[in-house]
Amino acid sequence: MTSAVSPTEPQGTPSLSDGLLHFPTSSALKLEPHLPPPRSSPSPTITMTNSNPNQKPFVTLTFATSLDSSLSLAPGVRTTLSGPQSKAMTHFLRSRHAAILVGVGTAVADDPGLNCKILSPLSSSPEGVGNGKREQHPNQPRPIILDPSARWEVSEKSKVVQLARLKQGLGPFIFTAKEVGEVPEERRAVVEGVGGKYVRVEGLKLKGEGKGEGATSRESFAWADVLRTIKEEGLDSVMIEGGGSVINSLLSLEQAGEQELVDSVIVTIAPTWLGAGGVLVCPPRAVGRDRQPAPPVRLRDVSWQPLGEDVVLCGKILR
Ligand SMILES: NC(=O)C1=CN([C@@H]2O[C@H](COP(=O)(O)OP(=O)(O)OC[C@H]3O[C@@H](n4cnc5c(N)ncnc54)[C@H](OP(=O)(O)O)[C@@H]3O)[C@@H](O)[C@H]2O)C=CC1
Ligand SMILES: Nc1nc(O)c(N)c(N[C@@H]2O[C@H](COP(=O)(O)O)[C@@H](O)[C@H]2O)n1
Repeated sequence: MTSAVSPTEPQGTPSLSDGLLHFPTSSALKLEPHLPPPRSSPSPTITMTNSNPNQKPFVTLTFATSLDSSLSLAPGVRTTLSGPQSKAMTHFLRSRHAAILVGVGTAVADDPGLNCKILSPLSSSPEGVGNGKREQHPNQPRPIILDPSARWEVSEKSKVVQLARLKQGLGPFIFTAKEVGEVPEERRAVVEGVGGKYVRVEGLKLKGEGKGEGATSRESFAWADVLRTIKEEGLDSVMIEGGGSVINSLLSLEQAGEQELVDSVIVTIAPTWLGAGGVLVCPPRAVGRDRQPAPPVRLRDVSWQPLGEDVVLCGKILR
């Protein structure tokens, strides 16, 4: 397939020999209106601000999807969708957020690293700037795992722990429910040994699924409570990466309050179909005033950017 990248738009070398990634300044500038303030800058000159800086962090919902709205081939199957350029973009986004959140389903399925592999801006890059040294970006995001019943068996072998030990990432914060009993001591020691911790979130709610026989009851946090907890931990921005259950619940109308939870949406669309059986981004449908099916959510202020063979869609939530 022909690359959609214009020959006049230098894409740089996305993956360098030491595994560090470069994201060209020209591409980064196009994302700027959709990002939280730069973490190192005390007085940012950006066009988008947190709509309520006191109660919640700036929230970016970002993920990679196939043409049939799949995040992965099947639950538990780690699936590469992003090409090299959009992978570099995701790691650039990680450098721009104080935290990165995934559900426990993703932690179990993927054993993700959740660090930022972008080359430090002080290093020399393919664009020819920098000090000649090749170093990892200093702004690492805090990994947050949404794990209400503390079922993630985190250990020294977990990638996020290994990266934190190597000082290539931060120790994870694991958000559990207050109602959960004590977490096994060995797991707590592993997490705290790399600067992470278990954080109790208030407000676990039993959420019925289905009606009548076979109906189940699952425990779930209201997103407003999760975001408040993130803010209370001193984290001003968070990128929510997935997986399906996290994204679908975040986009569901049930979660929408007076204040929109999500400030920015950045989606990588890969030119592939994954087929039936994948983990889908497909939030619950709404019902209109006329009682007819209605879309739960769409985007406004949309922009598109081709990156290699992928396309990156940015926008804001319109309810
Ligand atoms: N392409 C991409 O960009 C990405 C792809 N993925 C893929 O997604 C798949 C995983 O998705 P999925 O299986 O849906 O798992 P998730 O990562 O969405 O985790 C789901 C679990 O997180 C917990 N959770 C979610 N929402 C809440 C809430 N509001 N309150 C409390 N707990 C909550 C629940 O845990 P519990 O069950 O314990 O109650 C739930 O079962 C993997 O295959 C992964 O590869 C993941 C991220 C990005
Ligand atoms: N942006 C993006 N593109 C893909 O193709 C993906 N599969 C994902 N998945 C997300 O990234 C996590 C893995 O990343 P690292 O191990 O930290 O490199 C994975 O768990 C998903 O959250 N994302």
